[in-house]
Amino acid sequence: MKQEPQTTLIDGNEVSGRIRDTLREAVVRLRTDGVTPRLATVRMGDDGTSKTYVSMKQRACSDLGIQSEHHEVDTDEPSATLLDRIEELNADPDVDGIVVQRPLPVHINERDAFRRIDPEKDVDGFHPENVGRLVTGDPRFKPCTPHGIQRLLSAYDIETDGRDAVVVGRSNVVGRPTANLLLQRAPGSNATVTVCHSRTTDLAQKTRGADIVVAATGVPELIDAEMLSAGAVVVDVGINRVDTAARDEPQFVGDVDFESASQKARAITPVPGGVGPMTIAMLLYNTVKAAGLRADVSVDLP
Ligand SMILES: Nc1nc(=O)c2c([nH]1)NC[C@@H]1CN(c3ccc(C(=O)N[C@@H](CCC(=O)O)C(=O)O)cc3)C=[N+]21
Repeated sequence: MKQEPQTTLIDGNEVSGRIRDTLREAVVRLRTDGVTPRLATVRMGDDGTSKTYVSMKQRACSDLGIQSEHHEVDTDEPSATLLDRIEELNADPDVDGIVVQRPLPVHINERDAFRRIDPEKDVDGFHPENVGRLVTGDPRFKPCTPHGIQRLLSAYDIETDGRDAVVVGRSNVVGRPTANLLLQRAPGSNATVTVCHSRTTDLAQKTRGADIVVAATGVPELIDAEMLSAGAVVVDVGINRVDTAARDEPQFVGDVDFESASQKARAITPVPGGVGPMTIAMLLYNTVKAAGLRADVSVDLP
């Protein structure tokens, strides 16, 4: 098989860069009004990559003129310590957005942690109030990865209205909110959405019927060309670490077999350089939005 010349590589670095440029201007205007957005990140546990993601978020903030602060909670602490820390950040008038980085240690109930965040500072969009608002068509903070996916599609003029979208994966952080977002009665949404998961009887039959496939399963290279119709749009949310003996640095593969899928797709996101950078851009977006809402100052968001 040779690569179809018309296959578009969806460039998340470029699209997220443009969004960040617009946000930078919004931050300048907010600061002129005396409002400086501030993001607080909280991390607990031994997960090595989550440290990397937190520092990427900090760097992205400072690049935009957004203030940030980071809190480490010892892995062995009881959940009360984490919940108290969240309460302190809720009460801190300088903090606009709070991110409790996942994954949390096994003895911590993630649900309890997300529920403790002030919904007006919940820039991940994980609090049940914000989930409920999204599901009922009145979103406050759209979850970052789903929102990023929606922005990528619109940046490449990929029509969603009336199209068949198949979301593979039903997690609370990606699969479900992506399905909800694509289902909204709104521009950039209005898709006919099917959500598939590990118990789906015939996954390939579902994905073959899709105009847009969003892969968010955590199974490396699960989706290949055989599972796609010619001309499908493929969005790969997977970040699966593969340890190769040959290299010191970790390598990442998506939930899509890029090699084969890119020969059949009309457009496809790479890993890295696809959805990942969009997640951070939309976190910045929500932080700027949160600051504007809390200060009751209107902001022009991209
Ligand atoms: N409460 C919470 N909110 C999150 O949003 C959250 C989280 N927990 N836990 C971990 C995941 C993961 N995540 C990523 C963000 C950016 C990239 C990203 O920018 N990736 C680059 C590569 C970055 C690199 O490693 O150099 C890319 O795909 O091109 C990836 C993954 C946010 N997460």
